Amino acid sequence: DSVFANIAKAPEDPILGVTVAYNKDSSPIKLNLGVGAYRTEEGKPLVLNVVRRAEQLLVNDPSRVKEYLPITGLADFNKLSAKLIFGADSPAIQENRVATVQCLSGTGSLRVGAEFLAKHYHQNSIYIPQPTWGNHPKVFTMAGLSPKYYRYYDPETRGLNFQGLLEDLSSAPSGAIVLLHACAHNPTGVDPTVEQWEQIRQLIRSKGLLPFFDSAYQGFASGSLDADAQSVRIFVADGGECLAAQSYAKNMGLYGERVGALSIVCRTADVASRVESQLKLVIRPMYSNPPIHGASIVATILKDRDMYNEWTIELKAMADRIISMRQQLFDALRDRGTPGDWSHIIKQIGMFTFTGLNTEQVAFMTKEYHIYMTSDGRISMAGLSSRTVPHLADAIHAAVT
Ligand SMILES: Cc1ncc(COP(=O)(O)O)c(CN[C@](O)(C(=O)O)[C@@H](O)C(=O)O)c1O
Repeated sequence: DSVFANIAKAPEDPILGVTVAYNKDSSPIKLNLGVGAYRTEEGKPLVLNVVRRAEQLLVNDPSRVKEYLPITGLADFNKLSAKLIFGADSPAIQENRVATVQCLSGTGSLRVGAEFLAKHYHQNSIYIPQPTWGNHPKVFTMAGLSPKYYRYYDPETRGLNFQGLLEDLSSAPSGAIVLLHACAHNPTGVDPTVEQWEQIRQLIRSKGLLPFFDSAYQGFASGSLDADAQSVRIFVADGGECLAAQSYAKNMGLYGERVGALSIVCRTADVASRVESQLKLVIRPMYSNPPIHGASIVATILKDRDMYNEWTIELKAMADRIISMRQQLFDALRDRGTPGDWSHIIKQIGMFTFTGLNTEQVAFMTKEYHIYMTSDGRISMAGLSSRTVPHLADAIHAAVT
């Protein structure tokens, strides 16, 4: 018999498993509001026009080869990615204090950063928000860090539990790592205000905590790439150190290309170059070097003024469509007289609405209305269209009455 005979059947992933269940459902009215993947008004995946243009340029470029990239990835891509998140005028970039490596999208950037910290940083506690993206604790645990939680979401107000956040970070051991969602917190859609970010920054710096930003939605929350990077930039502006994981899955629609970057902002250029040399020792035995195609698309777009501007227009259109889905769902529930206060639907930002529906109500909506969403009550607004909002509103109405 098999040497793997004693292996147990693993459960499906809480987020990606929703798509597995959705694909199995033959109902013509099924709706996938699980994974954070953008859909157009017609309910189709979107390849940005500027991405198609960049790919055409690449395909027609005779000088393009399929050679290995360096372990750190495509140099152009790394420089341009650092500029995108830290700002073209960032002093950290001018002073060569940023080590950036191309990684496998956001997940890969988080994992490489975590493995690096587990190996080289003196603390292995990483404080993550409660709740957070379901994959965060698994990525950090697998890398050898030990996740702890800090209070973040207040179910009563459906807003930020700012006092709880400050208390938990104040009582964290000095030097602990703190994971921060740069914008569009997943799953709650609740972000600190600019003033609250400044208070968080002061606390983190005064306690010598190490900030690790996860930026998976830059430009997707507000439609502005700069606005959505402000949280990161106030930390870099104070001259302190931080890590930042970037993903181009959502804001450039490059989901399956697995394009991302990890940047570590250091105190000096000398430290940054030593940090980069150690990052290479983490990456080489993991996947050796990253894929060339997606990073070439991003670099082509970011280095050309016209293509960059075209990208920002398409990005804003995606963000605006999601915002209009919020308003339409809110209006549809109001028109139905659905019991409860649903204003959080239009207050929250980014791809997701944390509805507050419980697991039983979610199960009911899946069974009776073929609505597929995560069991924590999160819905991806990007999966909605004007045509399907009434169906979701009917399901929510039925679930709460
Ligand atoms: C906060 C956060 N960080 C990192 C990632 C990783 O993204 P990638 O590796 O593809 O760049 C996601 C994606 N999370 C999802 O949008 C989601 O929560 O549905 C989905 O893509 C996922 O993989 O779960 C995320 O929400």
